[in-house]
Parts: sequence; structure tokens; C-alpha cells
Amino acid sequence: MSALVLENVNVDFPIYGAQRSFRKALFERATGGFVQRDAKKNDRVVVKALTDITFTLNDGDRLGLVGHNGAGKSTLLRVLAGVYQPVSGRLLVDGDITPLFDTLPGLDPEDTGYENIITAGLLFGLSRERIETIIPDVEQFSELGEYMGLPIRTYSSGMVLRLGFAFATAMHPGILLMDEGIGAGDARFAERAAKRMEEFIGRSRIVVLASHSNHLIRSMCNKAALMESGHIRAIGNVDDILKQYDELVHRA
Ligand SMILES: Nc1ncnc2c1ncn2[C@@H]1O[C@H](COP(=O)(O)OP(=O)(O)OP(=O)(O)O)[C@@H](O)[C@H]1O
Repeated sequence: MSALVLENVNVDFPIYGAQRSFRKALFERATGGFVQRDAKKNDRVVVKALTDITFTLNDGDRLGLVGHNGAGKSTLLRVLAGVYQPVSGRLLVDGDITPLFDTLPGLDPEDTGYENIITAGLLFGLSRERIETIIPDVEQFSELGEYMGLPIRTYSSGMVLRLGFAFATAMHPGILLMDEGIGAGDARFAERAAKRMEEFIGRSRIVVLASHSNHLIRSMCNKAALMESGHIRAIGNVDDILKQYDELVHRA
């Protein structure tokens, strides 16, 4: 059993030393979170990136987050991953979180592919023995061959991506968090990656995916939430939410 429970979760980003022209631009912007003046400090504005976020996800829930740029989708994923702490509200996570963001955690360009996999595994709380068992899978899927033993500063960006993807998808995800799916390198790798991704998602108990692709949301999710300026405007069935988002975009 896994569960994610959020009750009135709020996240603020205070911005110090905002110049007058920048503050004016922030207040006039069409995208982003809700921006508030700080009553006490004149040179400070507060971006209310998430306001009163409340929802519960249980086993089998695959939630797609949709909304304009700066609506709060990535911030919400990062709160779920424990990267940002809410300023108020309650967050209950029951299950192992696997964040599948753009890169490996703790990535060091001077370390080899193998060393980076070990660091990332330890950061994910895996035992040495468990890491040893996933290394052959990472070697085989990434097809990096001899490069696995070289510092990753010698890799192309697509090769780093292969390593990160092969590692992340070798895990057994409880609660899977994804930003925009993940880029997948060259055409042949992209095809293999799509298949592996499908199996990987199938193994996870809960998925939260932030994406601007309706196609991705439809193919991976069974629920969706429409975010606007840090709020959840609506949550429910994927088709209904995508329709509401489309109406919102065309009203703007
Ligand atoms: N580290 C930060 N410092 C200050 N403000 C931030 C920070 N991270 C995000 N924000 C602000 O929080 C708000 C929400 O941003 P977030 O990245 O969560 O949006 P998003 O919905 O993921 O957008 P996109 O679709 O463009 O990726 C925005 O107004 C953004 O400017």
C-alpha cells in the first residue's frame, strides 16, 4: 500500500532585493505563481508558488499535472520529493519516492559512470548489495560499454541521459514523480526507452507526472489536476481536466 496525502500545503519563495522595475514586471506578468508584496520589507516580494494544495492519492492513481508556465507543477513535484519544505500544511508520504527528474542525483563529472551509479543509489537509500544487482541492468540498457569506466565529463549529453535513465528505470518505484516524461536521446534509444518506461510505470503504485503534452498525460495518467498560479483549480478525470485547460488557454 502506498499513499500521498496533502492538506493545505503552501510553498513561498521570498525574493530579496527585487528592483522596482523587476517588481513591476512581476506584478504585471501573465504567467508564474501568485506574487505578493512583503508588507514588512519593501525590497522583498514573495512568490506564492503553491497555495492550499489538498489532495490524496492511493495505489493505482496516476495523476497528470497540467497548467501554464509557472503554475506550480515542478514545485509541487519537488515538494513531494522532499526537495522543498512547505511553509505550512501537512504532507504525508507512505511509500518510497522515486523522482525521475532530468539528471542523476549527486552527479559528479569527475566520477566514472559506475561511481555515479553507486552515489545515486546510496542517495536513494539503496544498500550496496542492491546497487550491485542493478549495475548489470544499467550496463546492458545504457549500452555505454567501456564508457561506464570513464569520467562522465567525457560523455556527450545524450550519454549522460542514457546513464540516468537506465539507472532510474532499474529501480522498483513505489511513488514515481516525473517532470515532462524524460528526454530519451537518439531515435533508437528513444524507442527502447519508451518501452522500458511503460514497464517501469506499470510497476509503480502511484505516479505524478507534470507535462505540457496532452498525449503523454492521456497515455500515462488516469487522473489529472489543472494548476493555475499555484492553486489546484480542478482535479478529476483526464478528459474533463484537459477540456477545462483548453478552455482556460483559449479564454486568455
Ligand atoms: N527557486 C525559485 N526561486 C524563486 N521562485 C521560484 C523558484 N522556483 C520556482 N519559482 C516560481 O514559482 C512559481 C512556480 O514555478 P514552477 O517551476 O513550479 O512552475 P511550472 O508549472 O513547473 O512551470 P513550467 O511549465 O514553466 O515548467 C513560478 O512563479 C516560478 O517563478
